[in-house]
Amino acid sequence: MKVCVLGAAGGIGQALALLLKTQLPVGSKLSLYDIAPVTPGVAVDLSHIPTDVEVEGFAGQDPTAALEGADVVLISAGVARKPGMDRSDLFNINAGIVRNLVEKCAATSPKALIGIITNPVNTTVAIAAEVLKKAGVYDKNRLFGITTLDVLRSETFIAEAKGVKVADVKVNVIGGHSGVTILPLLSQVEGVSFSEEEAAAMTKRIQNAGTEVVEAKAGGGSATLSMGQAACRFGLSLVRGLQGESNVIECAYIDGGSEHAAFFAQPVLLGKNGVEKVLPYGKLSEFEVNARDAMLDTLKADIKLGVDFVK
Ligand SMILES: NC(=O)C1=CN([C@@H]2O[C@H](COP(=O)(O)OP(=O)(O)OC[C@H]3O[C@@H](n4cnc5c(N)ncnc54)[C@H](O)[C@@H]3O)[C@@H](O)[C@H]2O)C=CC1
Ligand SMILES: O=C([O-])CC(=O)C(=O)O
Repeated sequence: MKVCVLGAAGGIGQALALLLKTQLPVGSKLSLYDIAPVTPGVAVDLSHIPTDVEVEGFAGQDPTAALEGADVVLISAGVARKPGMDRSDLFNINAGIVRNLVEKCAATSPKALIGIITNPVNTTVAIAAEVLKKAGVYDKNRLFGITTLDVLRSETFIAEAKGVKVADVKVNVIGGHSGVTILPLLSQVEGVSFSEEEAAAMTKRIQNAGTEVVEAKAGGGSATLSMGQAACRFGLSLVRGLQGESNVIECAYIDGGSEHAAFFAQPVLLGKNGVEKVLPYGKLSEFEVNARDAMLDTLKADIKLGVDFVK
């Protein structure tokens, strides 16, 4: 199994690469690419960790060598937010970066499962889909926006607020990955209950958690370590699915035939071809129905921006 990280010298990329080096199955290959010249050095550094995962690093303008034979490609290349910015403010720079990198994926590793981390995810995933369509290699089951950090945050904050074990908290987060498009389904969490006020406050905290980190880092970037963990969890789930493990389920932002929007985050069963089955997200509370319906104009506009960028 070969996993490739594009943007591997960055804050997320290095954390993710470290976690993958220590957690990928024995015999895997980890391929790191970034425009930053330090990237081969990051690979050498990681290669001294005694695990049976081979690491290679590539720098420069062309990711082709890194992508050869990749089964999974995780993309975190691009710029991150500073205080006062919205994720959509990253569009001008990151749209072109994602387009160019996905063009290379289409040419070199067209069958790879692609996970997009680069923001604004609601839009960059639509860009990736259009690029793959143009190249004639689009398979909706192989493209994912990684929204796992919203799930991790929900698990953490709910456990803290309700005094339960974090390992026992399971929660689906649907919609997209910014502001009001992030919708944790708190009403479905087993063993805990939320009053209407508590649900509204917890939902807001989860929606604003990215900004919480951006402000705390005070100009030094956005979430990198928690995102490294989130992307590792998601990447390992993709690998487990590819290896034929059963019952591998994650929420992800996908082109899954949703009635709500062309791309929508919801639980999916992962398998040998990526998305094996799009799973229903279950019954919503009235608060959640209203929040879901209220997000759709924003989500659809975010998606349209991406489609128009490529067309
Ligand atoms: N999906 C999610 O939940 C989250 C997404 N993000 C997003 O992830 C992205 C990366 O964040 P960080 O790692 O903190 O940023 P960073 O600035 O630390 O790293 C980005 C890396 O991308 C590289 N890069 C830039 N252009 C490139 C290109 N054309 N090809 C290859 N590499 C290129 C840079 O050299 C740098 O090493 C941002 O867009 C951020 O908003 C951040 C947190 C959570
Ligand atoms: O907020 C940001 O800019 C980074 C991000 O997507 C997150 O932390 O969820």
